[in-house]
Amino acid sequence: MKGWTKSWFGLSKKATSNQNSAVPNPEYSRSPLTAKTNHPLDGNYGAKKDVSSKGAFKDMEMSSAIPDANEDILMSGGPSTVDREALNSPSGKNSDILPEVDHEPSGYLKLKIDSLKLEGNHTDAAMAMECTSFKQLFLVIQFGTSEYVSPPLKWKSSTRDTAISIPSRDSSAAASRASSMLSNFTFNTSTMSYCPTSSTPNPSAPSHVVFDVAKRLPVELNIYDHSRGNCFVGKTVIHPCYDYNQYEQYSNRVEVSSAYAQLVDLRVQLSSVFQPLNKKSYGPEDFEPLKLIGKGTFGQVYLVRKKDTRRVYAMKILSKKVIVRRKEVTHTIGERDILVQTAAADSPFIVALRFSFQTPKDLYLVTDYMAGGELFWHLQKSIRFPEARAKFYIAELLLALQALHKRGIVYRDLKPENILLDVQGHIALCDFGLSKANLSVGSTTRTFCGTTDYLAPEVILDEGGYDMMVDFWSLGVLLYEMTCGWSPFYAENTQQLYKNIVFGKVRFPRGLLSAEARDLIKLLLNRNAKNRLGAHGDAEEVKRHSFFADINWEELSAKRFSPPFKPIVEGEFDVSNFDVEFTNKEVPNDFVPVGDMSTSAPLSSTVQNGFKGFTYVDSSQMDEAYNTEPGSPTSSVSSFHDDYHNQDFNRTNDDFFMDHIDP
Ligand SMILES: Nc1ncnc2c1ncn2[C@@H]1O[C@H](COP(=O)(O)OP(=O)(O)OP(=O)(O)O)[C@@H](O)[C@H]1O
Repeated sequence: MKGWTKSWFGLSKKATSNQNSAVPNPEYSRSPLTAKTNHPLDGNYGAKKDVSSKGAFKDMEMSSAIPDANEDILMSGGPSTVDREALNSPSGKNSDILPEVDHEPSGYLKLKIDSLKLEGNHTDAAMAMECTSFKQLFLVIQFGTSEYVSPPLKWKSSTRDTAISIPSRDSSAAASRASSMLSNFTFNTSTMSYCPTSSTPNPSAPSHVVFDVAKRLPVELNIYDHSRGNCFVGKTVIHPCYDYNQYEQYSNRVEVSSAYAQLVDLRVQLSSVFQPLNKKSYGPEDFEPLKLIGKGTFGQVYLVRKKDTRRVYAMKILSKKVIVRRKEVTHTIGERDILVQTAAADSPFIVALRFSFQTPKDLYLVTDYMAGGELFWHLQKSIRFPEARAKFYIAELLLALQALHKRGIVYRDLKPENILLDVQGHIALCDFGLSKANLSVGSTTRTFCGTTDYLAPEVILDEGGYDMMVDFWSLGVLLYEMTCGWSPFYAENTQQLYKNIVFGKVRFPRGLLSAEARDLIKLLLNRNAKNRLGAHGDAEEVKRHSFFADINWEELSAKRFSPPFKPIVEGEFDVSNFDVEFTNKEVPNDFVPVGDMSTSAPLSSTVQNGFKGFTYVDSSQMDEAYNTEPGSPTSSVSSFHDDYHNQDFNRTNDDFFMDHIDP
């Protein structure tokens, strides 16, 4: 059908420039598989008034020094070996998050994997063959949303430290020899060989992992087989002992996946110790830049390594000058505040803020690094996802939105660029720059913001304000985009896009979507927000839709659903899922040391004061003020409003959907 042959055009990210201009750029740049510059439209543009922040800036505090991360984990006091199989079983009663003590780092957890041991009687030749491929096993150790990807583990015999070489499959005699050899083999991580690749800027990886601990969480160990396309082998969960300086050893049976069930009987042996922190505050000099991974409106995002624990993080650096010039002080402080609140929301599907601090020039937000990259990146490559894969992402997103809405936060900028994947393929929402906190149920807001393709009609129309339902509208757009490969409202220019959103027809390609998926999209893309799915019960109502009939929400929220796709991530410094446009750029050896805020500031002390509240700010006053400013994006859609009000609007929601078009 005419106009729908450019199926992936909907995924081209448009340069809807907000470069200090109130008027969205009418011309999209259309380079579908390359560009990614769909800047959000933000109601702040053109605003004359800035709202100064409340409250005082407070660095995340640490409370003691961390010994060198390479220091041996073994502590005096003697180990107590505990078989915590029952306690630590992923399906066991005790597998949920332990009572939280504090939201700020209170210590660090050192973990040392002593061995991955193959047990049982390996008399079967096929089993022996399988086991040899385990030369390429690696671990993904997950602490909250912080992940450590180990280098491949090295086989080690209990008697000889040697890699095993097994002859071809059809040699049964050799296979049985191998079988007997394997009966007592372990992977010994203390001798694991670390192979630096081009994506590993610094090859000196520690032989154990240290996590910065704010909440006393369980640790999940996932085992993958690199030789079989990073196939999931199994996992186990440990609940580390959080008594200071208490050394513990664990011996856990790995819950293996069905593909490996008859072949292996794996046990992981590890030790842990939790130690207090002395350090009071952090600054950029505590982090080593490794790679540039992204650029946003106000600055860059780097992959960094924290010097003391050697943990990798994503560090977003926001230039104060640019923020002030673009009158975004309040929003920026709001982003930090929302990240703090979401950290407390305990959603595994929201990127976790670890540290925030500022220098005279910049603001810094340090979050867990999501090595799988943006969902946008993967969608571009696949053009569209199979429905089951789209369902998985939409279901996890729904849980993320539920956690936000419960805390009175409307996200407002749901789009594939803001959805990141972790190493295992679970989603994590990032970028809370446009989110709004403290929106109670039933109340509305009026700021004109979001990203054009995903704007709900009530945001464009600006009639009675809008509420959390805008997020469900965007979710509907996203589901359509993931399953069909283009945007439901795709248009050549902004004015036409707005028209399509407010009264255009949504066309479903023939035979691509199930009846349930179509129905869910229709219900989410209901122009009347009061009748939109979610209006009566928020995410719970959406979760009950038949599209999600096969989702066990409890399992999903505990991340026990195996993701349908695992991004390729080789080692903890891997940035191959990010655009080479960024990752190929030179990075500084170090971030500049922090200067004295009062003397070396390039901005006046009054302006600096505005950043004192790099903490919570109630931005409700801002919405009203900015909406009425001349030249704001709200006024930029006035010509569209004129058009819109001349249209026949006495149609039902069903009139907006057409079931059959050719893909
Ligand atoms: N925790 C993270 N892990 C991995 N990548 C990240 C992380 N945070 C940000 N990024 C990368 O950096 C990009 C820009 O980050 P972010 O969207 O937060 O910046 P922004 O300045 O708000 O961007 P924009 O102006 O487009 O809204 C992301 O799209 C993502 O590719």
